[in-house]
Amino acid sequence: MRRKLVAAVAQMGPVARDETRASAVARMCEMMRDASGRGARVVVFPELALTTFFPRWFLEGEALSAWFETEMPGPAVRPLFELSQELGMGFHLGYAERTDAGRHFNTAILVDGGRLLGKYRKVHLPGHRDEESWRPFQHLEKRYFETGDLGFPVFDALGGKAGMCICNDRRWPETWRMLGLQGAEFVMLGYNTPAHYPPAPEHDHLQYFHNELSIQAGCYQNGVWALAAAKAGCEEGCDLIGGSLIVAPTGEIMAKAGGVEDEVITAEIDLDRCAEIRRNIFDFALHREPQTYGLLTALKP
Ligand SMILES: CSCC[C@@H](NC(N)=O)C(=O)O
Repeated sequence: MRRKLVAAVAQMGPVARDETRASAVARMCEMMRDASGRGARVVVFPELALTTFFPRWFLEGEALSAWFETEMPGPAVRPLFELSQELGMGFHLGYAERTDAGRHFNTAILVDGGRLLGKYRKVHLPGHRDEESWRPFQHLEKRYFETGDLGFPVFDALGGKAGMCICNDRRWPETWRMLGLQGAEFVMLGYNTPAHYPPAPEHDHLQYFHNELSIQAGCYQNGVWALAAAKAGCEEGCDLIGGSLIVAPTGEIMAKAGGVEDEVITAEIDLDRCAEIRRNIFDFALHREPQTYGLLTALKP
């Protein structure tokens, strides 16, 4: 019997700076119910879904620490876990994590039936460390987060093998290959991608294209499904792209969000389709030549 399930991606419209976590969670609960009503077994929410994308501002002290979660779930997020248990549904959620030891990560978790199954901490942190006042908005992920220290773990979940990555990670072939090599069958990811990229504005018109190009290539070259959720729309004056996607292991787009508001998309995903790619053109055991790839892991080329 083939391993099929309906998967949902819940794109979110903007989260305002003064919107409470409780309000964002209420929006997510509504979309989880919607997804469940359409037969979905899992729903993917965006990167830093509980709050506005705060790395766009230079912040210090309490003004910065207020954006981080110190427990998961805290009181505001608990309704999401309870609904997951009630509906027998899985979800992927991105948030800013502060550990007990005071370390900071851009994190995503996978929860099923109200139970935490897995955690990932973003590896590829884009942007810059110091304030760059010439920018219309900052991108201070390099200042606010440490490089993820969990590698690219793969989890047994939903009858298959699940991987996660976060936003900028999706642009790096190494992310997908690390997950593919471990047999991931579906990759969940969220993103906050500004339509305007201040260092190279000549690429602004390519933002949607590069999103699709990266995800479709990652899926095809590794024989995995992708469930990709945007936080979209005009958030505190910064336009974020939408275009949330469900992509098949062949690289084909199976569902795509049309707007930049809260929107649920679904598709039936057949995990056994990964083998169409992995037993053929990308049969890793047969065709990879890792003895020639040393440069990929050398610290300096
Ligand atoms: C400033 S780099 C471009 C924006 C980046 N966003 C995130 N959140 O990683 C992305 O890769 O989409």
